Amino acid sequence: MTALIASEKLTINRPGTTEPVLRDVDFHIVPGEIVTVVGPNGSGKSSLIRALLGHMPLIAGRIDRRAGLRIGYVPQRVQLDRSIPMTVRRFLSLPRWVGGQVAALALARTGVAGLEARQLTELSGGQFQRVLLARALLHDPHLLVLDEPTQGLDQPGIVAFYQLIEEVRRQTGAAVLMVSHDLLVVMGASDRVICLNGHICCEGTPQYVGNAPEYRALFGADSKGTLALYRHHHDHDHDHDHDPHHDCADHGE
Ligand SMILES: Nc1ncnc2c1ncn2[C@@H]1O[C@H](COP(=O)(O)OP(=O)(O)OP(=O)(O)O)[C@@H](O)[C@H]1O
Repeated sequence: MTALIASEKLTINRPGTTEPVLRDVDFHIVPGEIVTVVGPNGSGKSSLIRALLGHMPLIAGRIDRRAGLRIGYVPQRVQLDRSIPMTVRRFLSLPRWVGGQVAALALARTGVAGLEARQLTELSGGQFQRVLLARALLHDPHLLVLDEPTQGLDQPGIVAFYQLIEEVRRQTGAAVLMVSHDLLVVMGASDRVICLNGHICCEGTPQYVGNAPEYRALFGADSKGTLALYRHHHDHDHDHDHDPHHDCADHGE
């Protein structure tokens, strides 16, 4: 299947330096796929996202986007002064106005129907994340890009959010590219996991990465048991499990 977005030998530097933050990254995501990027702090996850979105200069390599690709993006930090009075409805119409029905449908999709008149300051963290997701869905994206979308949520909130992501994928057919620290939960909800540490350490199905020595060296051996537990309770589509795409020639740093 043709990739929505792909990189080849992508290399980028830390802003303002000649030091590479990512090197030789080959990446792709196809329609309807859920791909999660995991990695320690500072491993270049957000930089990869920003580069794929065209927000960072490339030092080497290339990025190809499918013509006409629509992306819905939820950044890691939303520059928003929550003390400024603003309703959900108005927030959804920034920077581009959207009609009431479109806004209502997006809020319904993300499980926060009817919140239009609420002030942003009145929302819980979980509701705010769902409003951000609704905003990213407004223009019918082929690809949703979510940079640590569950920051600040409690464990049940995190699990519920990832279930919602799978539901949105099912309803809209959008592919989802996520960065996450919630390794164990998100891994169960992903078709493919990419473990990053300045380069791709390993990649493949959640089971494959959970067992990979590169992943376990970065995140500890405990992770496997908890991952198995999660999958036991949330068993779903295993079609991809027999076709792992992986590249573990490199070892984590
Ligand atoms: N605007 C910036 N100016 C200077 N250095 C930056 C900037 N943004 C990122 N970096 C550096 O680039 C490296 C990779 O950062 P990046 O945010 O991509 O990592 P990350 O894996 O997303 O980290 P985290 O898990 O902490 O969010 C880090 O060492 C960071 O300090």
